[in-house]
Formats: sequence, C-alpha cells, structure tokens
Amino acid sequence: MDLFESLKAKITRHDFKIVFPEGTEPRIIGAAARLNADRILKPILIGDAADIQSIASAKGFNLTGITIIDPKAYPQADFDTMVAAFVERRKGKATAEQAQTILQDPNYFGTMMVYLDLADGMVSGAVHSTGDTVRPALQIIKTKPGIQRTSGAFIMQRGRDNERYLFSDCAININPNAQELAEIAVASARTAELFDIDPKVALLSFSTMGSARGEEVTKVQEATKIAQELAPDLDIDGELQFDAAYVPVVANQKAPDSKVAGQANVFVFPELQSGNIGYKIAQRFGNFEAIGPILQGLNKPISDLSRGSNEEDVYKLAIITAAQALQN
Ligand SMILES: CC(C)(COP(=O)(O)OP(=O)(O)OC[C@H]1O[C@@H](n2cnc3c(N)ncnc32)[C@H](O)[C@@H]1OP(=O)(O)O)[C@@H](O)C(=O)NCCC(=O)NCCS
Ligand SMILES: CC(=O)OP(=O)(O)O
Repeated sequence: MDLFESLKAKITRHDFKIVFPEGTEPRIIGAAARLNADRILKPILIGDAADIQSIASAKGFNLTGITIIDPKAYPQADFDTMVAAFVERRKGKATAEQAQTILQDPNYFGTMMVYLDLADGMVSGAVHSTGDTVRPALQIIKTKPGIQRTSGAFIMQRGRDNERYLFSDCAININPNAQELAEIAVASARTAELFDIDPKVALLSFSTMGSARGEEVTKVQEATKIAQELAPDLDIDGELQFDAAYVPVVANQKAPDSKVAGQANVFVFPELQSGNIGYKIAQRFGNFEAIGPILQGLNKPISDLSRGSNEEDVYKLAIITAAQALQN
C-alpha cells in the first residue's frame, strides 16, 4: 500500500489535533482545508481570524469545522496559564514578563499548545527559518530520555514503485561529534521503521573503509563503532562513500565484506552542510519527493517545513506528524 494511504488509515480514527502557527499562509490554509475535508485530522490554525477567512474565501478553501485561534482574542486566563507553564518549564531562563512577550511568537504559542496537550503536534516552517521553528521545541518539548540531540530526517520517495529512502541529519545539528552522529544514525533507523523501511544504515563520508584519512573520516569511523554498540540489532556500517553505500557493483569493489554497502536505504550525512545540500540535490535533480524534516527524538511531534514547500508537502508532513503522535 502507498505510504500515505497506510499512514492515513492508522491515524484517521484518532482525530489528532495538529496546530499550524502560520495560519495566514495560503499553502497552510489549503492543506488544512484538505486534511479537514478528508477527515484525516483536526487542524488548528493560529492567526488573525479575519485574515484567515478572507484568504480562504479568495482561494475557495472551505474552513467549516476548522478551529482558528486568534491570539488577540485568546482568553486572558488561558494565556496566563500558558505563561506560568512556560516560566516553570524554562526553570529560571525566562521571567513572567519575558514569557508574555515570547509567547506572542506563534511558534512559541503553538509549541506551548502541544506541551499543554491542547494539540497533539505542530507543523510550521513554511515561512519561518528552521531555527525559529524548532528552537521553541528544543527549549520546551525537549528530547526523549536517553536522547541528547534531536535531528531532522527526510523520507525521500520517488516513482510509482515507492522507491523510498531516509536521509539525515539534513536540518538541525551543524557539526555533530562522533557520539551525536552515532545517536542520529540509530534514531534514523527507528524513524525509517515507522515508515516501512527495513533499515540498512550507511554512515557517509568521502572515504570508504579507510580509503582516505583525516579527522572528518575518523569521526565517521568512531560514530559507526558507537552506533553499532548502541544498536547491535541493526545493520549499520561505515564509513562509506555514497556510491559504495548505494551501488552494488561499487560496493563489491570498495567494501565487499559490508552487510550494508550496496544496499543502504538510510543515509546518515557527516554534518549539516552535506546533509542539507544532499537532500536538496536528490529532490531537485533526482525528482525525489522530500518529506520532512521529520524531527527525531523529541517528546512530542513538532515538524519543520522547508520554506520551499508546496501545499502537498504541508498536507503530507501533517500526516507524518500525526503518525508520530501514535508513538506517544
Ligand atoms: C537548531 C538550532 C537553531 C539550535 O540553535 P540555538 O537556538 O542557537 O540553540 P542553543 O544552543 O541556544 O540552545 C537552545 C536550547 O536548545 C537545546 N538544543 C540545541 N540544539 C539541540 C539539539 N540538536 N537537540 C536537542 N536540544 C538542542 C539547547 O540545549 C538549549 O536548551 P536550553 O535552553 O533548555 O538549555 C541551531 O543548531 C541551528 O541553527 N541549526 C541549523 C538549522 C538550519 O538552518 N538548518 C538548515 C535548514 S533545515
Ligand atoms: C529543511 C530546509 O532546508 O529548510 P529551508 O529550505 O526552509 O531552509
């Protein structure tokens, strides 16, 4: 079954509430209207109610049944509760006065809704940068026990046969150390399983099994060892160049003894420059649909769109976000 049909079937009866802080953005309104009409989940739009309504009617989107939260009209008592919860969560890092200002930011407001269980997940980032979208989640939602760093994975999908891979970290950690990279590799395998990928994890480099040297290579070698120790049940190998990871004939030549080389479907990039560039090249040259970034390791699902996303990308990432809520 198509990935999204299978995810829709899993989430539909749960009526998950997904909050969209960028409620006046037409791509968001359009996706919310479709998600609502298809009865997949319950969208909550944050923004000026009159603006949202007028954009929706200009574009012909039906908002009947969709919750709109206009921060200007949000009940004072509920806002005070949010402020108090934020101050408590930030443990001395924000005063009540600062919290009043911080929570005017729709991403902080939406993230607090998820934290307070007023929503099951959040999707933002169609107009905000990744930093502005995810920082509230890092500060408020935080990572699951045992996970130090959240990271951002993409499901890369192409063609009718649903050729599907996972790329990470393409969004968050600028230069992870070996331990962090190892955790990213293991978290990526777990995310892959959620999307029906039987993970074979390659830690990528410009070197294959010692063919080149340098501290960048050593980091990937160390990360591979740590990841294998962290998750002995998984097929994880490195360091591998992309061709050795992906192309069987090259794998035979460069890494003949590897259980992953030539068959990898989870590609872990050594740092963010290569990860972010890599996914965009596959998306724009390779015609892969890039779904994500899916934030891994957070206590609750928060998703960050690329600003280049279209309405369909918003629709699909909202479904994935709701599917992640199933794991909570
Ligand atoms: C994600 C990012 C914004 C965090 O940077 P930052 O806001 O400067 O983060 P700080 O170091 O000030 O940390 C803020 C909080 O987040 C936490 N944090 C930072 N990175 C984290 C991570 N990867 N995982 C979990 N928590 C993290 C910190 O521990 C800190 O928590 P605290 O305030 O409770 O102590 C930054 O790493 C970044 O800009 N990454 C690149 C994003 C990007 O542009 N990607 C390309 C497009 S997708
Ligand atoms: C994931 C990503 O690269 O986001 P943006 O394009 O918004 O920077």
